[in-house]
Amino acid sequence: MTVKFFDTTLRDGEQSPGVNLNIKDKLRIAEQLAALNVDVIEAGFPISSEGDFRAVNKIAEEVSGPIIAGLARTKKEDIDRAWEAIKPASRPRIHTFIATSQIHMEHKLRKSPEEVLEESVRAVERAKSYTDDVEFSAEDAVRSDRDFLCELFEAVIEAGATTVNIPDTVGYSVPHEFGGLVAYIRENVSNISEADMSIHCHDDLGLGVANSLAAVEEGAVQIECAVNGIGERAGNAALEEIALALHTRRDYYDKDHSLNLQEVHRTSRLVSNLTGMEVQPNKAVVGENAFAHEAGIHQDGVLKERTTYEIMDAETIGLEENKIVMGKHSGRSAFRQKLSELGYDLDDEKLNDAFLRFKELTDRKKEITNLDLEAIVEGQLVQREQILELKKLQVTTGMGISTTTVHMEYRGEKVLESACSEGGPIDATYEAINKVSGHDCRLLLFKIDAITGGKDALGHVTVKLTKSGIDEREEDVYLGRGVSTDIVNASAIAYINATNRILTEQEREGSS
Ligand SMILES: CC(=O)SCCNC(=O)CCNC(=O)[C@H](O)C(C)(C)COP(=O)(O)OP(=O)(O)OC[C@H]1O[C@@H](n2cnc3c(N)ncnc32)[C@H](O)[C@@H]1OP(=O)(O)O
Ligand SMILES: CC(C)C(=O)C(=O)O
Repeated sequence: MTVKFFDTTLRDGEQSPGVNLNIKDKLRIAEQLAALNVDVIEAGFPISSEGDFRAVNKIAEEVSGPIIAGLARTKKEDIDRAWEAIKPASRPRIHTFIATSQIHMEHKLRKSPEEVLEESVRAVERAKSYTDDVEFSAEDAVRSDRDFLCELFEAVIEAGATTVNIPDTVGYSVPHEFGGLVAYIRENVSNISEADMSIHCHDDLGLGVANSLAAVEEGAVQIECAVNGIGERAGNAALEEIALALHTRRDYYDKDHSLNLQEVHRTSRLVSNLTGMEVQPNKAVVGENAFAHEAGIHQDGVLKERTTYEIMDAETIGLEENKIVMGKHSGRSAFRQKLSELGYDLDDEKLNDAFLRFKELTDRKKEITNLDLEAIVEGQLVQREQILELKKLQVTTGMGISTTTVHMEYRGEKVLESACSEGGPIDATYEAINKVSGHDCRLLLFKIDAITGGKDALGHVTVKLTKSGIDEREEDVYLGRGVSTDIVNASAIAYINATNRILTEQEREGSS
């Protein structure tokens, strides 16, 4: 059996507090969802605003592949508006809903169950006059009277609904119970075989994915979910978690789906970037740490055989590889492997020596980068006491002259210095730092690289300095590195790092 993925990132996902997508962003996400090959894109709630209407309409015009759905209350004007928005789609769906629990009918809708049933049937009939593809949702189904729910589903299927959706609107259910509800509906709605059974689970108790999977086991064929699990309150069941559970545990679920899993990671990143909702590092499947190993025993296992500690392959979701993070829990196996990737093949004695220095550094630094590892091997790691610290940097630059003012701390004291230079803003910055440190350092090397792509690329600056007035010998060269999205900042940090090494050494010499 095949399960269908109904993605509601652009509708319920956009209901996340603080999220507001413009038409361009919605279109980009819809195109990416099409690349992911979801079965249905719920593009929005067209009656809710002119902007949402236009976004749904644009998606219906431009995105091909998936069914394009628009949400509507059971009100006539909602259904008409939804149809206006989605009608350019090659496969348009109207998704109409009304609440069926006593608590919602009585307090929110102020309608009797009979009125709700009548209104549901009327809405489905109206939607059906526009399109063959009509979905009906019984909002708050989990807290609804089961027999009323069955009666209502039977009536809307009779009226032409092709999908009936069972939402856990408030994320109240637990897996065994929710699976039981799906089974109950399957067994007690006489015409259920004429419609797809769908589910829509919220994550208030962190059970959205578990409930969705329990429903699949009981015959739900459509899963409503959102990328990164975003949505109203605690969000919706996360698309990528359900997808990877079905893929990884195919032996258990035995279900097919049409998703292109290679697009999972890209889709997650895009949704996170455009909604501004960060993905927590330990989030299943798409979190930064989902394929990262820091513990030495795990790293050793993974390097010998990946499946010792990985149940999924990073490549499945479109990542290049898993990640070995060098930190205080790492062991020699991973250390050796990392150095070898960086081009260092050390004998056992040197490796042990470097490993000790690496462990020493991990007590001071959470994550050890490749640059740190290089510095360890090159024997250039010095105790990095921050004698000089940059607090603020202000640069004015124009044709022919640049001026820099640095606000720094020198041994805990606030210092402010300025310098001008005809050699550009970096030269002026270095002059100002020299004034603070009292060292007229000589710049032997200045190298700048972009270490990430795009507008927010990080500039990575490497400098080598020597104290003025001495010959340049290997042991008198001090390395400094700096990373920032601002290249003058990165240049200043690198220079200050190298200067700190000079000052630290000077102090050691003075005290010995
Ligand atoms: C569980 C869900 O996620 S459902 C989707 C929730 N999403 C949203 O609400 C986002 C978009 N919503 C909106 O932009 C607005 O709420 C609108 C445009 C839909 C309605 O705005 P307003 O007309 O100002 O109504 P308001 O939001 O204050 O109240 C909702 C009204 O719809 C009624 N209503 C709620 N659900 C339904 C329904 N499914 N069918 C019919 N009527 C409904 C309520 O009873 C209430 O009616 P009342 O004003 O007569 O008391
Ligand atoms: C409209 C329905 C499906 C919904 O979002 C919910 O009940 O949570």
